[in-house]
Amino acid sequence: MTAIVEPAPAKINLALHVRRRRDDGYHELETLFAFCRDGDVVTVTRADATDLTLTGPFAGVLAGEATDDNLVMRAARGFCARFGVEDGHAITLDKHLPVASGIGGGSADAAATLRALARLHGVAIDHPELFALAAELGADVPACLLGRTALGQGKGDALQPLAPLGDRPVLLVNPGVGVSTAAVFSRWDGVDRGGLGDGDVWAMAAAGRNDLEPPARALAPAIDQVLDLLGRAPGVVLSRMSGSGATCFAVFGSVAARDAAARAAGDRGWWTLATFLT
Ligand SMILES: C[C@](O)(CO)[C@H](O)COP(=O)(O)OP(=O)(O)OC[C@H]1O[C@@H](n2ccc(N)nc2=O)[C@H](O)[C@@H]1O
Ligand SMILES: Nc1ncnc2c1ncn2[C@@H]1O[C@H](COP(=O)(O)OP(=O)(O)OP(=O)(O)O)[C@@H](O)[C@H]1O
Repeated sequence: MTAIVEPAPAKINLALHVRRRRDDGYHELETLFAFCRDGDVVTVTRADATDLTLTGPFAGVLAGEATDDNLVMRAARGFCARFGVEDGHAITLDKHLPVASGIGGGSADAAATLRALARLHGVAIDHPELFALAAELGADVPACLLGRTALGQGKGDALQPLAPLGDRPVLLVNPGVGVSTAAVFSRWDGVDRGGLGDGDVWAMAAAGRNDLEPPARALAPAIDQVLDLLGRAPGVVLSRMSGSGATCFAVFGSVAARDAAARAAGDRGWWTLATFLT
């Protein structure tokens, strides 16, 4: 049987502006999505029954939760129902990204599962129904399905592709605290501080903000220490919290500067991923 191996790269929000709370509890956003070279990996093979095997450094965190609730399984069930494919896939999730950490781990896994199943069953990767299904699985899943730099509006699922970022050194740092996305949004102060400005993606990012930083910092004060370390790191071009936290990122002018900051963060006992923005 052919095994389809699909990368599930980490997502970051270079900027995240919250504009308005909607009646359905979701929030209208303007955000700049970017993707890293590294992340989780999903492998799918046709099989008699559907099952999920968890491997990798963060497998243990998800092993405590019901397999059927895993976003990978939800994506696989949704795909089979939507495209009339008979159930039966052996899926492996190699989990390298911390869970509930603002870098879209679960969303990236769901999107990679959809891409793998689309390849396996001859569904076009840009099929509108695939994007509709992604949006049902989570606000970040369509962006992860697209998997390239994009402007996100609405819930984050109305996407406009932007130019690639060309392998910029980036460091992700997580202080080891999980933060619930719903809890962070519910603590947003309701003040619209305006949308993204003009210019290219770097100009928009530099002039932008993450409006979820204050509520996330209130829930997880360790974020302050991470942002402090990244903000002072030699050679840093832009540093900020991603998504609903607690992971923060820093873009660097050189690999050497990025790696020096990674060592400093590692010395504090924090999780780090030294990678590139694609
Ligand atoms: C913070 C971001 O990661 C930024 O990219 C996303 O907006 C969150 O995306 P996600 O984790 O895929 O979100 P979902 O799983 O759809 O929603 C989780 C919870 O986040 C809140 N949520 C999410 C997206 C959004 N535009 N407004 C919201 O208020 C809702 O309370 C929702 O119940
Ligand atoms: N494959 C998966 N990987 C991670 N979390 C999963 C997965 N499947 C289900 N979950 C559940 O989803 C919750 C949120 O996970 P996720 O890692 O996607 O959040 P996040 O990193 O905050 O993402 P985002 O940036 O989209 O807000 C977890 O607490 C976990 O219970």
